[in-house]
Amino acid sequence: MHVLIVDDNEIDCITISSFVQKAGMNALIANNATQAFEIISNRDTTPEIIVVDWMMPEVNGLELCQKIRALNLSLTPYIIMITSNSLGQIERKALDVGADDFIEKPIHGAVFIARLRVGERIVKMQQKLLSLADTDELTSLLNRRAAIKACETHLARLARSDKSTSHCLIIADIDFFKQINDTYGHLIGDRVLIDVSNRIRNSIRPFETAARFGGEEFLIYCEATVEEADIILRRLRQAIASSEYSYNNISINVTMSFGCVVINKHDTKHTINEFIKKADDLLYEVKNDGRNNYKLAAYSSMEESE
Ligand SMILES: Nc1nc2c(ncn2[C@@H]2O[C@H](COP(=O)(O)OP(=O)(O)OP(=O)(O)O)[C@@H](O)[C@H]2O)c(=O)[nH]1
Repeated sequence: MHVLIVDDNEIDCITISSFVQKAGMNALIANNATQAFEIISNRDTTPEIIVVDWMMPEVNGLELCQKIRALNLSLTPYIIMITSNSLGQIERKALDVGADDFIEKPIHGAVFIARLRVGERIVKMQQKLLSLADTDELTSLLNRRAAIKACETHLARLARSDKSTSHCLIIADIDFFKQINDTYGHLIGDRVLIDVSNRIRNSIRPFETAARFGGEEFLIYCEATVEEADIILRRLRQAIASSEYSYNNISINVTMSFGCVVINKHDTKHTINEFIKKADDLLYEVKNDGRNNYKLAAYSSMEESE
């Protein structure tokens, strides 16, 4: 848990920060709302709990609270407002603009830590719900919605990167999966989907994206040049087809077909759906050519040839 303390009074910051550390959480400090807003808007450091003093010069705690809520962050931080004035009117105003809790100064350490724990419980519940909403139940890979979101984040990063960086988006589809279902039943079909997912997951790096995109269709997104994408595709194809899938006395050979587009910085004006469409076109060609193979192309070259 990262707790951001926003207070212009340094002594109060130190006191609150010592309570935060006692609670086993990490304390970040901002001495004004502008500094706080910078920390909060930076996705890498977004704190889960924010303790904000009401009385601050320039932008006060109330306005900061409103600005944080307007950001519409995917994980809504838990905001505790602190003030030396506990008139009911003020408390109501703080809660109205989006504060989750309200504490009066002087702060009682044990009570404050207990309230941090309430925040922690609510944040953890939120994280659990977000993770459930993003996960494919059968395979534990990302689901389609989360895959698009993750690709958009990768794409935004590519747009900000230097010119030499490129990414690749792969659409992969199990070959003759209907036959597997028809021959061995849906339960075995499901086990194949789980095993294929694990093989895909083990073939890419942790920060790359793998998702179940549809029934027996998967999406993989990596940072790669054309040459590197070729290596990734060879590795994936090999990982899926190299050994049999064994369930009690059943052994099944599974293969996959892949379509892959390589995306450069200058392609980032296009949408993820446009890249998916091109990867799908390439996948379709592989299916027509006999399956168990891959095709890749630079997105720009596919656009030119249209
Ligand atoms: N067991 C199982 N089957 C699924 C699931 N989702 C989709 N399917 C099945 O996946 C099969 C997809 O079949 P098709 O689209 O004909 O594709 P295919 O047989 O793989 O043929 P090609 O893609 O042309 O190689 C259908 O039989 C679906 O019922 C799932 O969650 N579990």
